Amino acid sequence: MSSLLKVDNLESYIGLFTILHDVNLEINKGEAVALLGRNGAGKTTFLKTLMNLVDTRSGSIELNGKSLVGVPTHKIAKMGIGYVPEDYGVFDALTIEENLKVAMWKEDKETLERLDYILELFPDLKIAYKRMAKTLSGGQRQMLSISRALVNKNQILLIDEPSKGLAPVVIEKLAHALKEISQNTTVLLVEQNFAMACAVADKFFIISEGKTVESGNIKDLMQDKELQNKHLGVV
Ligand SMILES: Nc1ncnc2c1ncn2[C@@H]1O[C@H](COP(=O)(O)OP(=O)(O)OP(=O)(O)O)[C@@H](O)[C@H]1O
Repeated sequence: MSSLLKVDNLESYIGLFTILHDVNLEINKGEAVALLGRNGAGKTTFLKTLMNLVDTRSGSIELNGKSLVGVPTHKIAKMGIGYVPEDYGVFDALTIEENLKVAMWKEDKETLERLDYILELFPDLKIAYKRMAKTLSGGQRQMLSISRALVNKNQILLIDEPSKGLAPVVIEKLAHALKEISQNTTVLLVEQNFAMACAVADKFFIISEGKTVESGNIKDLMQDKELQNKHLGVV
């Protein structure tokens, strides 16, 4: 497997506050990776730093060997990073169809095939295709948000806490869809819901106080109650 995203000694800041102190992580093409850690550990800030929505002070971020540091956010997106923010990032006043069309870089055969795939993956969206996004449930909005990133030919999807605020039955559905997505696309998933992370990811990294402190195979973490208690508070 070849390295797709490589982050070394990353430090980033918001205003006067240094949020990330030392983040190191490597993701290979085709992997499904969970980024875990307690509330306020720096997971969202890390995704935002990758997208240059938060400023990097030092360290390196490379996608396929090309530096992302200082690159404008829209160019990072075009380099193949699909970002699904925590607050959905959908347009309430547009229908599902319009939300997807607005997100498309182009409307070629490949994109339209991806759109068909999305509507198979999320039948809820197919049924409600002409409905305004504001009328959708939390789960449907999350599906739409993921679909907006999925409709383009991205190299990696960054998904920030997709399970947040959703009912267990919806989370299960979403986990299933994300597992399916991860068969074709490299995924970096930020999650507080450990069961969801385990259902989707093969590998994990843990962030604590702005530093990556642990990494490995998620199957090993599932067995390691001590590590779970130390960094995740999972009982
Ligand atoms: N705009 C901001 N100004 C100052 N500090 C901030 C800002 N945004 C985030 N932080 C701080 O950065 C730290 C990391 O926050 P972040 O949201 O990245 O954590 P997280 O691991 O994603 O947690 P959560 O799951 O609760 O969102 C926290 O201490 C938070 O208070």
